[in-house]
Amino acid sequence: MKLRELLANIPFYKSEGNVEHIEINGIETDSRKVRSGDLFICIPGFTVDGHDFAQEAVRKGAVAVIAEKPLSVEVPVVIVEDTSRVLPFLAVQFFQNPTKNLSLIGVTGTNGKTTITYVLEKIFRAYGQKTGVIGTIQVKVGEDIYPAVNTTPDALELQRLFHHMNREQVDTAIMEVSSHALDLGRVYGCDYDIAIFTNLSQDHLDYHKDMEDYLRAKSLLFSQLGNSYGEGKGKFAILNADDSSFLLLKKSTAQKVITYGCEKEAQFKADDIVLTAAGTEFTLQTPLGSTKIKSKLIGKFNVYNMLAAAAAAVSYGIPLDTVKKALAEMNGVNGRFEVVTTDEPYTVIVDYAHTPDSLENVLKTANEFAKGKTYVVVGCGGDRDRSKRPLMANIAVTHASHALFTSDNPRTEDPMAILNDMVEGLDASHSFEVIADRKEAIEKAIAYAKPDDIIIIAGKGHETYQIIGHKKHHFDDREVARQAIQAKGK
Ligand SMILES: CC(=O)N[C@H]1[C@@H](OP(=O)(O)OP(=O)(O)OC[C@H]2O[C@@H](n3ccc(=O)[nH]c3=O)[C@H](O)[C@@H]2O)O[C@H](CO)[C@@H](O)[C@@H]1O[C@H](C)C(=O)N[C@@H](C)C(=O)N[C@H](CCC(=O)O)C(=O)O
Ligand SMILES: Nc1ncnc2c1ncn2[C@@H]1O[C@H](COP(=O)(O)OP(=O)(O)OP(=O)(O)O)[C@@H](O)[C@H]1O
Ligand SMILES: N[C@H](CCC[C@H](N)C(=O)O)C(=O)O
Ligand SMILES: [Mg+2]
Repeated sequence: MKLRELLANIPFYKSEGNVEHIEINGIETDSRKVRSGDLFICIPGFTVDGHDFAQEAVRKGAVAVIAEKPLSVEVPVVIVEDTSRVLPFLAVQFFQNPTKNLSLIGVTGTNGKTTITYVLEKIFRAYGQKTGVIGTIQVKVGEDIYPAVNTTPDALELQRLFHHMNREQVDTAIMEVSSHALDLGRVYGCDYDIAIFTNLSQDHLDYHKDMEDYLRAKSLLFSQLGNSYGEGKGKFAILNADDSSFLLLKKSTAQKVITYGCEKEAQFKADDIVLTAAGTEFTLQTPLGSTKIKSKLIGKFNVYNMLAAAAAAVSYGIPLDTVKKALAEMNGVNGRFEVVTTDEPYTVIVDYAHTPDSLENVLKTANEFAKGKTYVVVGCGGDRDRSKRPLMANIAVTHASHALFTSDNPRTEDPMAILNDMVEGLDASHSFEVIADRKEAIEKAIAYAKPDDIIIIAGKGHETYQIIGHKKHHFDDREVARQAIQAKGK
């Protein structure tokens, strides 16, 4: 593609050097990945400044550079005010506006995004479609799996992925949209057909100034949901009527609002909910009639996740019967309320709860079925929201018989400093202990287990690593738990 065609979308740029006849083979923002013929875009990051890598990019074959200031490199430099804002325009144009050829579903909210994307994958596949899924655990294009660095990739990676999905003839792409992504403009240029909101509770206050700022970021998905009416596919905002953010989000979109919930009035509602240790049953009320849902997903929070997915699928035009069948066949999601024990007299569950709200939900769910004691092994991530640490510890001691506080990706922080933040509000009246070594904490919890007890190992779910400093070390809660279960014997 000619660089000049790419630049046609960019207002008031200046160029140093002649860009008229430059042919671009690809776009790159990371000098380490540059190939001959690429256009290199310098992004000032949180850690380093991409401008400092322009020379390296040119050495590797970049034929032009987009920057925010003049640079002494041997290829033309196009100067724009804000390279991060220009990046999505260039990526969308270079990859030929790939989301126009896809049905695109975005899921945002504090908890439940990953779960809903996998429930939707199941339903859309049952409807006969080829799907793509982008999120925390991995990226999936049909049956092909790719690793994920972020829950929502940056604009360039994202458009590249959608382009790949176009080539693979994917019908519907289902993606998690994190608040970071919305705030940083990673999803500018994505033409969403359906936007889903799960819920809002505290997380990421290391990044967002306060809860209002966090919600404002989340609301961008709904204001981005197209402004034109009528042509082709309908556009829908699927909102949780029971969540306190409902009214603000409703005002954020010009599109049709579809509601779901269990308490307040909603178009997709769950009645007669029966929660058991084996799954969930409820009557799904919809504007098209009602049906009985049976699912292996456990806990009331998963009723919300299924309602959100069902509301999206039915609004899209998928028959209720297909939704019902897919929900019945859906197994759990990797690392979400995943039962590790087989026929032991006690139960060990690995779950990804890493926010106060999700931890409370998971412990309350366990307590509903526990005939014995409930133990929780939990930590808080380093270099992340510090204010959630005492809240999570307090929830742990309130809802579990005994808590074992441990490490969860300490990153560049001292594990003991994180643990001290967690337990600062607790005293001897609370039943807890601090064991910084996660393996030791899991082993100890399993050693405690008596028949009918439940052990929740929270925070890491599908993760197969422990991040210490900047390094990832192999660590899998399920592996460690299985070994401890085996060592304990029957
Ligand atoms: C705070 C944040 O969002 N950081 C993201 C950001 O990294 P950064 O700003 O530090 O980048 P940087 O290292 O300073 O690099 C700046 C530029 O220089 C370039 N560079 C750098 C080095 C080099 O040798 N050559 C080079 O060209 C880089 O490619 C980049 O273009 O850009 C990177 C590339 O897109 C992201 O991977 C990275 O996410 C990091 C890993 C991260 O931890 N992000 C978290 C906070 C996050 O985004 N989380 C959300 C939500 C998770 C949830 O659901 O709970 C998510 O969507 O994942
Ligand atoms: N609807 C929900 N409401 C509250 N908690 C939930 C809900 N769904 C799942 N959870 C809890 O939150 C944890 C994370 O769920 P999930 O991975 O689906 O959320 P997520 O929004 O993708 O999280 P992340 O922000 O890390 O990407 C689960 O392991 C469970 O404990
Ligand atoms: N995407 C989230 C996941 C947190 C998972 C937990 N294990 C942690 O490291 O805090 C984050 O990076 O904040
Ligand atoms: Mg997720």
